[in-house]
Amino acid sequence: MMELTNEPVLSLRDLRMKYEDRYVLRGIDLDVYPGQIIGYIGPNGAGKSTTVKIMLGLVQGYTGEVRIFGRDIADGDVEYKGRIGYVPEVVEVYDNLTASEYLTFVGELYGVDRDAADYKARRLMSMFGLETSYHDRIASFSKGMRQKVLLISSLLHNPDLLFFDEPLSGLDANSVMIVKEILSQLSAQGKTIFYSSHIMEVVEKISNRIVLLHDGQVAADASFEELKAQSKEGTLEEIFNQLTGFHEHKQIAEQFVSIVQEE
Ligand SMILES: Nc1ncnc2c1ncn2[C@@H]1O[C@H](COP(=O)(O)OP(=O)(O)OP(=O)(O)O)[C@@H](O)[C@H]1O
Repeated sequence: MMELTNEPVLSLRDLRMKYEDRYVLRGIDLDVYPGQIIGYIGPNGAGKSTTVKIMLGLVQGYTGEVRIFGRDIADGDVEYKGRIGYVPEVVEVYDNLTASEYLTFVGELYGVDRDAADYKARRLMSMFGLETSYHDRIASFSKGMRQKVLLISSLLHNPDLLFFDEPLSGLDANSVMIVKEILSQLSAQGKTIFYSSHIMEVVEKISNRIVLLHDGQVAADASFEELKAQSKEGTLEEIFNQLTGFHEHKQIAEQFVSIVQEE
């Protein structure tokens, strides 16, 4: 278990990023502490994936500072990546591999011994009711089964910092309950979770801190209870719409349907 300290696991200082001439991140400051589950939300194009990709060391050309586990990631030492788990939203899992081959491969990439990775992956698959599919090709898996394989692959090396993009996508109601509980128990163990999703009902329940990105800036950073107290709105979905200045869903839907119905 990770030692609980007051040092941030992750801190961003005046993070800015532009593509061509357009700024997509316009000065982000954020300190994230061990055990926090950050619900990282914002409209399409707000810059969420860009921030996450920068933290994973996948995108260069930013300005400002990114510190993970206390070190500036620009210092060239990629050791920090070994303590990170990542579940991207869309992923080309190696369709031709079996779950067993894929998971032991990923485990080895993260430095887990082959037999240990295989033993752990097999037991984690069985926790999700997938023991009989362990030696089947991923090509034959449903969306939810793939999602479970991805979740397992991100956790094999017992990382301290997790980045999840829509981790519940495709999961049935029972599996959603299990995964939510897993996240909450990981956080209780001091693991830090950065959780991006567009499903506000889930973010509202899972996160103990919500960071709303709008136009490349942090538009809100508080617990759901604090956000609720600050605004007159009841649900996170309503707070989200209020903070992003969006009130036209009815009119847009009406116009959309009327265009659909044009003869
Ligand atoms: N490689 C790139 N080159 C040029 N523009 C890019 C690139 N990647 C992202 N962008 C632009 O940066 C902006 C932010 O994109 P980003 O993917 O970070 O948003 P997001 O908040 O993750 O959106 P979504 O909710 O749709 O996933 C968008 O306007 C996008 O078009």
